[in-house]
Amino acid sequence: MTEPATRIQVTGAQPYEVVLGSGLLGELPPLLAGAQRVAVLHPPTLRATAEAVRKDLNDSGFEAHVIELPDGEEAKALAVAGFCFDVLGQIGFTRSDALVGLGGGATTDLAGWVAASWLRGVRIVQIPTTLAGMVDAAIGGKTGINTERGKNLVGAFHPPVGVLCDLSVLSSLPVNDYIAGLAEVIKCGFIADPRILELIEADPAAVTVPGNRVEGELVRRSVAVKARVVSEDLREQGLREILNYGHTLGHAIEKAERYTWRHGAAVSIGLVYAAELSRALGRLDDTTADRHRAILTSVKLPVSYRAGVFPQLLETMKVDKKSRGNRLRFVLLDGLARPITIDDPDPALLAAAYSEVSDDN
Ligand SMILES: NC(=O)c1ccc[n+]([C@@H]2O[C@H](COP(=O)([O-])OP(=O)(O)OC[C@H]3O[C@@H](n4cnc5c(N)ncnc54)[C@H](O)[C@@H]3O)[C@@H](O)[C@H]2O)c1
Ligand SMILES: O=C(O)C(=O)C[C@@H](O)[C@H](O)[C@H](O)COP(=O)(O)O
Ligand SMILES: [Zn+2]
Repeated sequence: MTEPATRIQVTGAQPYEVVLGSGLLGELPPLLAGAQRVAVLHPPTLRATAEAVRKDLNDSGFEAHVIELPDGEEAKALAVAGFCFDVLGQIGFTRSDALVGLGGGATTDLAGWVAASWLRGVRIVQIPTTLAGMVDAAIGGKTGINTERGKNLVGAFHPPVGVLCDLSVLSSLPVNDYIAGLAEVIKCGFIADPRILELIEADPAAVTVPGNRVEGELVRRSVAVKARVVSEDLREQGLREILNYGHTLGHAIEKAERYTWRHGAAVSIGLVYAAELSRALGRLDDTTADRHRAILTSVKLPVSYRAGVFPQLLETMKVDKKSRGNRLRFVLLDGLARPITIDDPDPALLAAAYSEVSDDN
C-alpha cells in the first residue's frame, strides 16, 4: 500500500501546496483545470518521462506538448527562453493555458521565467526531479536565467500553482547531483533547522545514497523551512535573504567556472566562507563554524577553492542581488540557526575569510 502524500502549504497572496509522495501524476490535471493547452518543459534526460506526462495529459483531455531544453545550466539562457517563446507562439498558447516544469533546478528556473514572461504571466506547475529542485528551486517562485555578467541576473518572482515531488524519481539521479542537492539541505540546517544536521551527522555516508532511510525526513524538513520563509517574504524584502546563505561566494565561483560546476558544490564552499566570515566578525562560535567544514566534507562536498582569485570573485560578488549601491551584503550566522545580514563588511575580513577556504591552506 502506498503511503499518503505529505502536503506542505505555502501561504501568502498566491497560496499553493508542495506535495511529497509517489505516483503523483493524478494531482496534475486539477492544477491545470481550465487550460486547453499544456506545455511540458524538460531536459533531454527526462524525455521519456515528459512523453509519458504528455500522453497522460492528452488522455485527460488537454492538448499537451513537450518542449525539450538543453541540459542543466545551459537551459538558463536568453536564447533558450526565446526558443520557448517561439514554440508557445506557434502553439497559440493563451493566458488560460499552462506550463509544467519537469526537471532539476535549472529546468524549473527557466520554465518558471518563461511562465512569468509569456503574455506577462501564465500558470506553471513545477515537478522537480532532483534533490535541489525538490527542497529549494521549485518552491518560492524565484525564476530566472544567467547572463554573461553573472548568475540569475535576469528573472522574476512568479509562484507556481503547485509543486509535485515524487521522491522515487531520485533513484535515477547521478550521485554527484544528489550530493549537490545536500548542500541546500545542509544550508537549511544551519539557518533554521539544526535537526537536519543531526540526521546527516548520524550517518553521512548513508545520506549520500538516493532512497536512504532519512531522505523523506530531510526533504520534508527542508521544504518546511523554504515554505515558511517564502510564505512570509515572497519578494525578498527581508527574511527571504536567509535562503541565500552561502550563495554570495557560491555564485561568484559558478561564474568563474563558467557554470560548469554544480550549483551545490559552489554553494558548499560559499557556506564555509560565510561561516568563516561570521567567525572573523566575532559572531559565530568555533564549534558551529567548524561544523560547516566537517559536515560538508562528510558528504563529499568541496570546501576549498583556488588561491589567488579572490579579487576576481570579489568583483563578481559586487553585482550579487543583495548588494545595495556600492555596499556588499552578506547573510551570516550569529549562532546556530540565527541568520543575520551584514552590510559592507571590512574588506580585510573578507579577504581573511577567503584565505580560510583557499586551497593553498
Ligand atoms: N530558484 C531557486 O530558488 C533555486 C534554488 C536552488 C537552486 N536553484 C538553481 O537550480 C540549479 C541547480 O539545480 P539542480 O541541482 O537540480 O541541477 P540541474 O537542474 O542542472 O540537474 C542536474 C542534472 O540532473 C539531471 N536530472 C534531473 N532529474 C533527473 C533524474 N530524476 N534522473 C536522472 N537525471 C536527472 C539533469 O538533466 C541534469 O543533468 C541551479 O541553476 C541553481 O541556481 C534555484
Ligand atoms: O529562494 C531563495 O531565495 C534562494 O536564495 C534559494 C537559493 O538556494 C537559490 O540558489 C536562488 O536561486 C538564489 O537566488 P539569487 O537571488 O541569489 O539568484
Ligand atoms: Zn541555491
